[in-house]
Amino acid sequence: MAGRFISLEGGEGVGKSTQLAALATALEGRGIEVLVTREPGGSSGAEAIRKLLLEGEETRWNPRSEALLFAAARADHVEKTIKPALAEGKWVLSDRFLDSSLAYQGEAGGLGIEAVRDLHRFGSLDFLPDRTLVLRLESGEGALRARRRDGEEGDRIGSRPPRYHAAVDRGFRVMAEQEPDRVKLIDAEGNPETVTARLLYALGDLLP
Ligand SMILES: Nc1ncnc2c1ncn2[C@@H]1O[C@H](COP(=O)(O)OP(=O)(O)OP(=O)(O)O)[C@@H](O)[C@H]1O
Ligand SMILES: Cc1cn([C@H]2C[C@H](O)[C@@H](COP(=O)(O)O)O2)c(=O)[nH]c1=O
Repeated sequence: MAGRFISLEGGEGVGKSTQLAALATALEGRGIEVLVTREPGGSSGAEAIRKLLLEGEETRWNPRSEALLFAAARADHVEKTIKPALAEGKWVLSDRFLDSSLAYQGEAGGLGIEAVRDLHRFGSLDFLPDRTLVLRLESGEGALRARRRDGEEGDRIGSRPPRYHAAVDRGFRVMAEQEPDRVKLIDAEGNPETVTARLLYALGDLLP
């Protein structure tokens, strides 16, 4: 059976980790071998870069160095983790991938979506998911869920102001408009089981 690469995307606290676990269970129930991974991270080099990116002061990196670090982490993740698993016929489910960089660093960070896509063309030869599912909640709802989970302890990027996160959401919507076959917006309101059913529906044409 051919492997598939699926990324789960969205702003802070929209339920990506919860849904990744539920989706993995649902796919395994259909006899599919699944590898769950995340970004930034997913390989030992990329996990080291994750700490550099998410810990420390806001001023630790400027927007360009931040985008380069994400692209470098992704290149390692693709080569060491994602491609080998796909070659073994597994479905790879990633908690965030390229579209996070396009939305956060490209749209919200002001670098532009094309500039960030160019880094991906260089770093990962423009390797793309078979499907990208973007979980969406009404403005502020994800942040509320994240705050209930973490208190005030956001990471370097999560704790940016609401206008930054509104621009992130706009970036994801732009991606869905630009690549409607790959990128699907999914309503993340409702109980977790309902959201999982929406995700499975959006993968319907890829399922064996
Ligand atoms: N459908 C849901 N309804 C209500 N609460 C939910 C739902 N799904 C997840 N949650 C809760 O919301 C919080 C955030 O969920 P989760 O950690 O899955 O989001 P996330 O998108 O992975 O967050 P982050 O972007 O911070 O990594 C958790 O406390 C989780 O239990
Ligand atoms: C992949 C990727 C991530 N980010 C940001 C988004 C979040 O604020 C953090 C990751 O934290 P999570 O709890 O694991 O979701 O990093 C980004 O800005 N750009 C990216 O490419």
